Amino acid sequence: MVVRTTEVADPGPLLELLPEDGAPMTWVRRGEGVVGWGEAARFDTVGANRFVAADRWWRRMVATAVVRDEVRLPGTGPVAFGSFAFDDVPGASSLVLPEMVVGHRAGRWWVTTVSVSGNLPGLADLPAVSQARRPRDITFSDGSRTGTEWESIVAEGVRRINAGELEKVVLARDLVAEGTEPIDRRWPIQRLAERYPRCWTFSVDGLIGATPELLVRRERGLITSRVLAGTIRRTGDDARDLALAASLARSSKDLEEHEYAVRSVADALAPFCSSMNVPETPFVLHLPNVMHLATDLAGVTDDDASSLALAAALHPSAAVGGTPTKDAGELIREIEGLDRARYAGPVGWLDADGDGEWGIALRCAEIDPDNAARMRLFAGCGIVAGSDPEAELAESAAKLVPMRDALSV
Ligand SMILES: C=C(O[C@@H]1C=C(C(=O)O)C=C[C@H]1O)C(=O)O
Repeated sequence: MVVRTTEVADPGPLLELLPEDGAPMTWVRRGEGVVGWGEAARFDTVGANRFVAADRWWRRMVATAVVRDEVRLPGTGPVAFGSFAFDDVPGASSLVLPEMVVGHRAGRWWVTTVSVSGNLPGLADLPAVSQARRPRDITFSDGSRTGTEWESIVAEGVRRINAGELEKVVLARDLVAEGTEPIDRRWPIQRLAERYPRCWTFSVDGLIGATPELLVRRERGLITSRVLAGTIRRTGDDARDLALAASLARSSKDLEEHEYAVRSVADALAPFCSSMNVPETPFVLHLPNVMHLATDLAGVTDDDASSLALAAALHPSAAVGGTPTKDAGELIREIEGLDRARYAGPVGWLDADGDGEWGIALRCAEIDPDNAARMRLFAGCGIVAGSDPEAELAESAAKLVPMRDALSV
C-alpha cells in the first residue's frame, strides 16, 4: 500500500466535495474533519472478536504501508473509517480505507491518496461533483414495533428495574423510511451537518447520522470523551427551554441516569490513563431538537492502545446499554425485539498512529443493503426507575427528528 498526503489550498466545504458514487465516508464537525470515497481496501468482520480483529488488520495494513505524509497531523497519512455492530450477534462491522481522503483542521487542508497496487499514486485532481439530489416522496412507517407496543416494552423495563434486577436499561425502536428512487446519501449528510453543528456528522458504509456523543478521541496521548444521558425535548420557545434546561440540571432522575453513564466511561478508561479529569457536575448541551446533560472527560495515556481499542473497551457504555452492563444487555436481547445492527455501536475513524475519533452511532439511519431507496432510522432512551413510557416515546420521537427531517426537507 502506497499512501501520499499533500497539503492543499482551501478546497471549499468538505461535504460538498463528495461524489454521488463511491460510497461517501464522512466524519465532520463545524466544517472540520475528514471525508473520503472509493475503496482501496476493506475489512469485514462479525462477532465478539470484531474490534480486536479489525484493530489487528489495521495494524498489519499500516505496518507494511509506504507513507509519504507532508502534513503530519492526526487524520493525515492512511485513514480508515469504521462502524461496528452494537451486539456480538447479529450485525456486520467493517473498516474501510478510502482511495481518497480530504481533511481539514486548524486552518490546514490536505488530500490523501491511496494505492494498493504498489505505485505511488499521482495527486489526482478532486472530482467535479454534482449537487446532491433531494429525496422525494419519502414515507415513514413503523419498524419492528408500533409506538404503543414499544411503550409496553418500556413499561416492562421499568417493572424489571423496580423488581431490583438492574438499575438502568436503554431501549430503542426503529422507523422505516422509503422512497421511490435510491436515496442520494449526500443530501441527508449535508442537511444534518448544517442543522446540527455541535454534532459529528458521520457516514460509513451506508450508516448516516449526526451524533452528539463522542465515545472516545485519542490524539497524541490525550484521551477525551463526551458522555450524555438525561434528555428533555425542546419546545421552540427559548425562554421556556432555558427554564427546562435549569430543571434538567436539577432533576434527580436525570442526574442519577447521567451519573451511571459517566461512571461507566471513567471506569472503562481508567486502566489506560495515568491521570484523568472527571468534572463533578454536567453541563446542558443544547441541540435544536433536544437538550442533554453532558460531561467531557479527559485523560492522559502512555498506553499504545489505539482509539479503536479504547472504543472497544468503552462499548457498550451505559448511554446505550445500561447498568449493570451485562444485565442490561440481556434484558435488551430479551424484550427489545429490534435488530440494532450498527445503531448505538462505535462509528468513526483512525489513522496509522492509532489516533482517531469514535462516536456512538445515534440520531442515525442505515441504508437497506438490498434496497437503496429504503432506510431504517433508530432512537432509544435510557430507562430508570422513574421513567414514564409515554414520555419516553415522545423523547424517542424527538431523537428521530434530525434524520426524519434530513430525509424530507
Ligand atoms: C440512545 C440514544 O441516546 C442516548 C440516550 C440518552 C438519554 O436517554 O437521555 C441521551 C443521549 C444518548 O446517550 C439515542 O439517541 O438513540
